[in-house]
Amino acid sequence: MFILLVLIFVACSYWCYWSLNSRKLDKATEDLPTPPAMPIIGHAMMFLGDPQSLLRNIEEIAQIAIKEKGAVKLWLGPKLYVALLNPKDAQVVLENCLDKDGVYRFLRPWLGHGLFIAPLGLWKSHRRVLIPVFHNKVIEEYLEVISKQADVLLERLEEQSGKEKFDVLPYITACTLDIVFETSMGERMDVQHSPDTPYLQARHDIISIINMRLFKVWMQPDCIFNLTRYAKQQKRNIQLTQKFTNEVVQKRRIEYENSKKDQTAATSGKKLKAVLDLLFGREIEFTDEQLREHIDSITIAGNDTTALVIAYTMMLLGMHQDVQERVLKEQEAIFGNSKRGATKEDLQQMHLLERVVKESMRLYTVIPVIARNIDKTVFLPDCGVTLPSGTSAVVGAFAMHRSKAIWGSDADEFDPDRFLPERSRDRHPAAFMPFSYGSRNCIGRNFGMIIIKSILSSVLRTYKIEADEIGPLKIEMLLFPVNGHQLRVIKREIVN
Ligand code: HEM
Repeated sequence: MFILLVLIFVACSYWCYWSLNSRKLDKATEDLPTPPAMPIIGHAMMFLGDPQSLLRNIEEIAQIAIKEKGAVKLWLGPKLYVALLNPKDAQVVLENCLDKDGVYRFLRPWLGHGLFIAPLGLWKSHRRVLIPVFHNKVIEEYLEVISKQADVLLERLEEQSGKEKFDVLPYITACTLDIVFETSMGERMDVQHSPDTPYLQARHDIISIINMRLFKVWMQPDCIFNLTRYAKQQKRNIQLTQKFTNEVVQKRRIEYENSKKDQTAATSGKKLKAVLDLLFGREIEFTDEQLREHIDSITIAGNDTTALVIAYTMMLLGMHQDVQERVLKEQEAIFGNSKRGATKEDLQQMHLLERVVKESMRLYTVIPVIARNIDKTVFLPDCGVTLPSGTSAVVGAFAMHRSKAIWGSDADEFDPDRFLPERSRDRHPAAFMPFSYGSRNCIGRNFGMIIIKSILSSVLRTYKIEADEIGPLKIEMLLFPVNGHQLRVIKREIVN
């Protein structure tokens, strides 16, 4: 009886605290519009259901924001989220609040304190050490790896040449996996030839379970999730992937220690230095566990994103033959008939291809929302509201990229030339943020662009692409077309 009374007392105290706090946050943001909500759960129902309805609901929320102040408030149970669509407001949040929102916690058992979800204090010092590793001078060294893997991709696409439409994403994903693994860990995985390894299967299973937790709200509390078979499956798979990365880290550490002892071997060796190799002997002596967490974070954050951008761009070029012809002319001006891989000088000349990729990332923003914990009070100049600490902000990059107020009445059209310097000059710098914005933006953005442009350059010089439409979309952490990236490839004739 006593225990029951204590429990009731604790529950009532929590309830009082929660409703007082909620009222305070509600009052502070009373000027913001909000869709009709249900008692206790608030707007949580809008985020349940299948990935397609989730995207529809997000679009509905964006419409409310566009009609009002460019911002909407939403209650997910006791948590207040403010969705932002104005570049100026997004800029304030992304420059000032660098802590990731709690929604990323499902990645914690896998990525620990790796850069992608690192808590703020740790993130600041680790990011400083990692930045030089992604410097252009370093990543340009990886062009040879990219070009070799692009050649394998071209060979693999041959089996589809001249045939019916097929989903190109698995081909591209295998290629980007090979590139990201070799450049980050120094290990050749050869996924393009042998895609069914236990390691890859484990990675795939973990991503599916995390995705499921995001959309099945009853699976979110750890105390419930841990009772399900998915928790065991996730643990098993995480152990398998971590064992793999741990072994690579240990191997590289031994190599690093040996090279310290034998300086002549270290300086004479011509071996390509992977990201992992460059993380030894820095200002921070990373532990093996920290190295594993960073490398796993980099391979997770860098692979599917890059593959999706390539696949969407191929679709758009397949649907817009006139633009594909222009891009091909640009490629011919750089390479003539040569099928060699792109150098950094070649990449610098691909101005039209770069605009095409940007326009593809605008229309199909593969990370469609960015969520931050508001850990200090911030004033949002466009919607005129002060966000109190304790709330969360969600920047709707996908919706912002399609806003007619920013991009004009043809915002839904594919027009790469909107990224010409003279047409971009008056645009707010935060109006286009496929790589997020501010100091916690994507650390691999230049590397991503190098991979994307090199692969597209190789594919377009070898194959003509045809596609009809991208069709409906869905969100599964990233943005996917419901029906896949269906296109045809036809080998180009070599004209001498
Ligand atoms: C076109 C390809 C890419 C896109 C669209 C992209 C997009 C993004 C975005 C939007 C974020 C911020 C996510 C958030 O705050 O929720 C991010 C972070 C990150 N990305 Fe990328 N990314 C791409 C390629 C890459 C590549 C190639 C790498 C590395 C090989 C990489 C590594 C990372 C890492 C480590 C972070 C966390 C940064 C931090 O918190 O300091 N990304 N990326």
